[in-house]
Amino acid sequence: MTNSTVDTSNSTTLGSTVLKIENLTKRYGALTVSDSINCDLKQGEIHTLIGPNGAGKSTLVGQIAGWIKPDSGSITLNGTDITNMNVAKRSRLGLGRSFQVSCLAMELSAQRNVMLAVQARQGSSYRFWKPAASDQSLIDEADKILDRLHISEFKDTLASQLSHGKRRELEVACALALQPKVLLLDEPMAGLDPASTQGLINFLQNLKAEIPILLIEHDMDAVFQLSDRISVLVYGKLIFSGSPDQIKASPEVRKAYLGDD
Ligand SMILES: Nc1ncnc2c1ncn2[C@@H]1O[C@H](COP(=O)(O)OP(=O)(O)OP(=O)(O)O)[C@@H](O)[C@H]1O
Repeated sequence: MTNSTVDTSNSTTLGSTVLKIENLTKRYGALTVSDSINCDLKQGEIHTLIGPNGAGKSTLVGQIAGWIKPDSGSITLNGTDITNMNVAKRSRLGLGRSFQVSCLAMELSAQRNVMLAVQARQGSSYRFWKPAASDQSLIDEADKILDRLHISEFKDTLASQLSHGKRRELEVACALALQPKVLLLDEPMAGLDPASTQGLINFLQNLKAEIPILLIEHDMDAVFQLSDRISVLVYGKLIFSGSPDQIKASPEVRKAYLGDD
């Protein structure tokens, strides 16, 4: 398949479509960074975008998240056209994310960071007269999420004092605190040691039944372990989409990305 219309008919049986990207195009001057991209995310799956540096993965996810405006095409979340919505509105509709650039409050503890995210989700319904630090329901929910990610022991550690890897896990915890319907994860394994990587892989494998995940990841062992579908982006075009086995067997993908040896 040499154009950017992707055949997903061979993938494992998946649920309904939650996120749909149609003919998405983005140019920077003469450079087409997203070239009429069609892809989707279905309930229950992890769909991973791979591609060489500069292929346009982050730009595509930026358009889905809402901070990069596409030139044309559309993005639909659970049937709602979100193409022209701002980041906050998309987030309220259930688009959760964790990105390469940290959004953590570095001067606050891990627990307080997650509490802030829970509070943000609660929005105007939050009981604003009660100081957040003493709100037991916020503390309990934050602790539960930290526990799920196996980082409870770091709950009192300032984000600035966490290792890079633990910070990545905390970012995922903050994303989960928003109770998203879809999760966009940009290189969550970056900087993790092997044990933490395997821990996060196990966690995401369990999470996907609850929250489908669109993942960008360079760690190919993690990609092959985790993904139900993999789409390959090269020079802004989706050149192939399929199961891990189909990706491994594709001469086109091996030539363009995986290497032929
Ligand atoms: N604001 C911008 N203005 C001009 N060119 C840009 C801009 N943002 C990204 N690009 C270019 O778009 C292309 C795609 O970049 P992008 O960061 O999306 O790639 P990527 O696949 O995520 O790369 P990496 O794996 O290195 O993160 C690159 O050539 C990059 O230089």
